[in-house]
Amino acid sequence: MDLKLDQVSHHYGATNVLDDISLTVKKDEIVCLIGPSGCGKSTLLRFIGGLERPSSGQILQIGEPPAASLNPLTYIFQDFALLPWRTVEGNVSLALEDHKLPKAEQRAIVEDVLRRTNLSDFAKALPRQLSGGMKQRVAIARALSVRPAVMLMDEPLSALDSQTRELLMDDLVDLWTRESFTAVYVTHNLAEAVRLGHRIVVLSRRPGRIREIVEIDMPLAERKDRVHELEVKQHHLWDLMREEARAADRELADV
Ligand SMILES: Nc1ncnc2c1ncn2[C@@H]1O[C@H](COP(=O)(O)OP(=O)(O)OP(=O)(O)O)[C@@H](O)[C@H]1O
Repeated sequence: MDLKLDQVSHHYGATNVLDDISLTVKKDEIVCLIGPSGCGKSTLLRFIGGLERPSSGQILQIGEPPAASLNPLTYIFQDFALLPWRTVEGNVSLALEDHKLPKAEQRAIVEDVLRRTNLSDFAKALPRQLSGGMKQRVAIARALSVRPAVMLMDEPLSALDSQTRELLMDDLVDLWTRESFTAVYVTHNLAEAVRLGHRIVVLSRRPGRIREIVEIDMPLAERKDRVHELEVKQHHLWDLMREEARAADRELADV
């Protein structure tokens, strides 16, 4: 399933937040959204997920979600959102409980996503026993369990320290390489965007408009070993964003 954003604009009261966003997210592609604070990245993700509606424009789902998809659009947040009293497998199966699947099928799905996220040995652990990185792996497993058409990832690694973030990026690349998925991935972190994004959409300061879409034509699995080539892309992104980020920073400081 592809997503097509067609001239999406939005205002909250007198504040224009997004202006004329048109964009296609193709199946099996990771599209990163970057831009200065407050430019509307999370708002756009909420529109894509159907949590809110834009003031104008539309978001179309083109084609069918994967066979047996239980939830075509699934979020992953930075704060993991795990239930502390449920084990790892209990947190993952939570996403399936509304769907009235036969018990054996539910168990098979949980086992499969725990294996894909390297969590099988931690199935019985409670969230408080896990590091931040492991908690986010659980959230990723839970999102995968509903076989989403598109994962909506809102700064999923930003609560993690830099080494853990590196490990999780490797995991996401492995996951995608073994079985590709489609994602819209909001991040402030340009290194993350160039490691994970097939295309990177650079938004301007509020109201967010598309300034440029940077394509990275390098297989995800090769990127870890080709950091120098990626640095050129990263510098280009920062050149696009620097002045806007500075202006956004000053604007927030004035509030
Ligand atoms: N429900 C709301 N009501 C009013 N204003 C809102 C609402 N949600 C967001 N905003 C405003 O819309 C603008 C865009 O917010 P949003 O959180 O989408 O930006 P962002 O790019 O994700 O920011 P950040 O990078 O800091 O997370 C901000 O000025 C924010 O204050």
